[in-house]
Amino acid sequence: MTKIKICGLRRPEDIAYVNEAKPDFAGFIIDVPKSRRNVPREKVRELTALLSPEILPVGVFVNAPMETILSLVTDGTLKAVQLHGQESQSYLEKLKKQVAVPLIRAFSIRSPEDLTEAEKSPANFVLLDNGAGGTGETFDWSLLSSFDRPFFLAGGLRLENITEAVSRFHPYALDLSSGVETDGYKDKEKIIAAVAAVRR
Ligand SMILES: O=C(O)c1ccccc1N[C@@H]1O[C@H](COP(=O)(O)O)[C@@H](O)[C@H]1O
Repeated sequence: MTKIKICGLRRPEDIAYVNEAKPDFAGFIIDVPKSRRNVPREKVRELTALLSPEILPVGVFVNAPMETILSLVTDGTLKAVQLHGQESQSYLEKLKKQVAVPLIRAFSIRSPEDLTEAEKSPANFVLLDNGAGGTGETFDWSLLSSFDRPFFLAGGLRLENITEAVSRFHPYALDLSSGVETDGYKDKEKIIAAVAAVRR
């Protein structure tokens, strides 16, 4: 069954919403000041401490110093890491040797060549997105027809299109952020409805 990640949590209320909805993964945008969903690394521990143990906390990083990631993985704060910047393959391979948690590498999908790159990635999972992250926009899903490895589908997912996404592509997981917000804040009802729709 396709899993679901709710990303961009930054307030204790957001944690209460996911604890009720029970997605498989909860995502935190860590030390990305240009994102309105940014959570400073010191605050991530406070938020993940409130998270139900069956929900996996995922740290989302953009070109972060490796030490930041290592400190949050080795103390058990994060159970998976998403790289959403221009991290090189050697950065990813070095990180993979040092952590025992799954690494998710984000790819911006604009052309068939981008998917060829994603297929070759040494990451445990690839995440296919529209652009820099958190844009609320889908990419051209028709490009996915021959993609052949388990993937997180991201970018512009919302209640209106998640059923189609699951039935057409059977992704490993869906990743939602903007689509479960209202006026820039996570929306409890939308989160609960999205999780229920993926599990239906
Ligand atoms: O959400 C952000 O602000 C963000 C910032 C920097 C890197 C990644 C970010 N979010 C990722 O974007 C997709 C979902 O976006 P949306 O549903 O289209 O809003 C997801 O992978 C988030 O982890």
